[in-house]
Amino acid sequence: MLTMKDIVRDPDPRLRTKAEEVTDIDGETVSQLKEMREYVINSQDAETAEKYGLRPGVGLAAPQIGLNKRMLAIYVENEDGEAEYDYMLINPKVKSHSVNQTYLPGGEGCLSVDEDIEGLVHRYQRIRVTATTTDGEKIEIKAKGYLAVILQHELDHLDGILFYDHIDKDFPNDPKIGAKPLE
Ligand SMILES: O=C(O)C[C@@H](Cc1ccccc1)[C@H](O)SCc1ccccc1
Ligand code: NI
Repeated sequence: MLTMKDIVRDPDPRLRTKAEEVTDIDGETVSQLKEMREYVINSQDAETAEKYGLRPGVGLAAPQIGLNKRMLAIYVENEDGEAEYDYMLINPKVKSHSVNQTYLPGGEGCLSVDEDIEGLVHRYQRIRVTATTTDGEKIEIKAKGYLAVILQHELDHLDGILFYDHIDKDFPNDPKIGAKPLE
């Protein structure tokens, strides 16, 4: 299973690299992506997270475990403990997005960034993403709200972008005009 020792930390240059498209969805790629999903699920289980010292995450992108592949995993449960968002995406691509922006009022964090960095990270309110699944199926996701934020955070990792790159250096806590907080 993946643990924190497998998570690449800023300023490792692998986090600043544009990841390569996956050209062959072979067994190794599928098992790597399943391991990434398993990390995210384990990290949200209090007992497992404590036992193995896992920082909680709702998503993980391949460059964060040192893999130069355009793939990511997202897992979020609802209050009943059932999967609300459960995705393993290969070669995801943003096809369109809203003009309007949103942000998490408390800012963002990242498993690959050990320090807490204050400031608002503005994201698009809605995005439309296409991707390939582990069984080679092409899917389209129309995301809004929290899923849209998580997706954009993970998609940024595939392009070597970290959340704090988006924070305004002069006015880090000022919402942009027209941006809506994600409650
Ligand atoms: O490092 C990662 O990519 C996982 C990120 C994902 C993320 C951060 C901010 C906003 C959206 C997604 C974090 O580890 S997630 C941290 C976290 C854990 C539990 C609940 C919410 C956020
Ligand atoms: Ni991150």
